[in-house]
Amino acid sequence: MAKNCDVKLAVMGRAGVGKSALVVRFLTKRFIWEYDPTLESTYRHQAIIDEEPVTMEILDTAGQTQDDSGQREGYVRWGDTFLLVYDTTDRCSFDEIAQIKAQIDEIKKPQIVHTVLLGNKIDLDHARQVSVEDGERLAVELGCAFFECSACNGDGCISDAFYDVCREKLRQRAAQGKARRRSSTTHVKQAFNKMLTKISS
Ligand SMILES: Nc1nc2c(ncn2[C@@H]2O[C@H](COP(=O)(O)OP(=O)(O)OP(=O)(O)O)[C@@H](O)[C@H]2O)c(=O)[nH]1
Repeated sequence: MAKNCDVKLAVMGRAGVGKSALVVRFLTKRFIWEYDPTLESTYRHQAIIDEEPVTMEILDTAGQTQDDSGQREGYVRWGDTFLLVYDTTDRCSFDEIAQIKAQIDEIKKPQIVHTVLLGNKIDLDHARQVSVEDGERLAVELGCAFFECSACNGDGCISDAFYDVCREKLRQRAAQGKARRRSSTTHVKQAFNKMLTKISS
């Protein structure tokens, strides 16, 4: 079996968008109505993604406001993939996403960072403030995948969103592994050619 791959996934977004509810729904398939506002919690989850064993470390971050950018910086340094969550009934939470993504890119550059955009609380359709099209447009701007869901009733693609962001990381590792193998094969070939040249001269 392939070597286990560790992925550190940070779930980011404004306070109250449903980060804890989503993590709990993903891990337990249940919904709990009230949580203490998160300080921060980390979970480990073993998964098989595209036949690869993966250990996901999931950080349920404390909801950030624009004034908490120092705290957010710590989360960004910790994570290597990011789930960017907004509440489809809270326009401000959606408007903050671009700023969070910009901060991630700034801190992680020149690395290419894998993110997924996730709109939560679609069960509250009567209170919707962010349309599906708005979400799709932002995802195109940010260059990431987009999902909508409800942690409350389990509608939408919660597991897909969590796995998708890890899948990208796996692809990147596989590509790096291939590049390393190619470069060591090249070294062996070069050494062999050198030897042949010496013998024949
Ligand atoms: N109707 C509905 N309510 C939700 C959903 N997800 C979360 N909630 C509710 O929204 C509130 C906030 O959810 P949390 O999971 O604590 O949100 P959070 O983003 O972790 O908040 P912080 O820990 O403060 O950052 C709670 O009352 C949840 O019950 C959802 O999909 N639908």
